[in-house]
Amino acid sequence: MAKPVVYVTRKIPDAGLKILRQRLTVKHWDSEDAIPRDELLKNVAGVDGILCTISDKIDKELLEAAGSNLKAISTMSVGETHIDKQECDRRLVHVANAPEVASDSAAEFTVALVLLTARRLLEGMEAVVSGEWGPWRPMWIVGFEMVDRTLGIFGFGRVGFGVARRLRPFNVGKIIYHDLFRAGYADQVDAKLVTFDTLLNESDILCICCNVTAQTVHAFDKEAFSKMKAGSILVNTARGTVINQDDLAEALDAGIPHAAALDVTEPEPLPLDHPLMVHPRCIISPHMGTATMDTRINMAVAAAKNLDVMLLGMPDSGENWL
Ligand SMILES: O=CC(=O)O
Repeated sequence: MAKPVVYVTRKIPDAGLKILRQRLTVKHWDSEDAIPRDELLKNVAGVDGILCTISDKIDKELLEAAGSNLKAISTMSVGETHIDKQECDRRLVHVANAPEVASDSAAEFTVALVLLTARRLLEGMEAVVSGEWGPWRPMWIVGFEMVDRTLGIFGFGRVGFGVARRLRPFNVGKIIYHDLFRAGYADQVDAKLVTFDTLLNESDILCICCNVTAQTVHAFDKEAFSKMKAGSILVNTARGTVINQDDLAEALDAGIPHAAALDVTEPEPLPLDHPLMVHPRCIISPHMGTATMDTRINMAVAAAKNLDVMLLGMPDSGENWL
């Protein structure tokens, strides 16, 4: 029987390709850069499966271009907002993401942004380079410590929990979270479920770690910012759409929240002249929350296994493989 054909839309770690090549015929866009849309539409014609990344829009047009052989889409990401899942369902195309393997790097990076922002590290480093660094001054670029602060987490899944677990030993005073569900593991870090308003009112450090859903899109808007605490910092490593960015720029101008760190924006990249890009109390990183070599390899392996299993079922070699 001919092997199913899959299309990989980007250069991915070899470990993932090696898995795919065991039982599948692999066609590949072997480049660090995203495949141009017209090439993608051409190259997926007739394939059985696609391994994609968050920058490939998997919509009706693409599914049509792939044609009726297509049975599975595996994304090398946690997020799935680039995939029209309804359209996939309608065509009986299976979809899988790779959520487990990226949580540690995302949580670690969120903590890095929290510390960077609370301790104003970038300002200090910029002052060194610009020659502003003079004799030691006690009140120059003072930030705040985690000790006794209230850490708030919006979306208490793997990443939110990971942030709480990592910051607990910094002796934060209290951990509160808002989610649709009470998370059983919240007890492990002594985190308390609160309403959205309480999260906004009480958090000194507010980390956005949620999925994108109808409830979370633009959850952080003018009204939400008006309820945040003076001196608080806001960190978003989830998705840009959770924040209304124009409202955030205005809120930062008005002083609450005091500062923000965003690893995700809408769109990405954010135009250089966007008010948040030039705001002195907003740090923006280029969507690198899961960018570690370990995680990239694990994501490629997970995405490759997902695609293989969706197309062919579990291999005979069985349990040791997954
Ligand atoms: O943002 C990264 C991902 O969704 O994996």
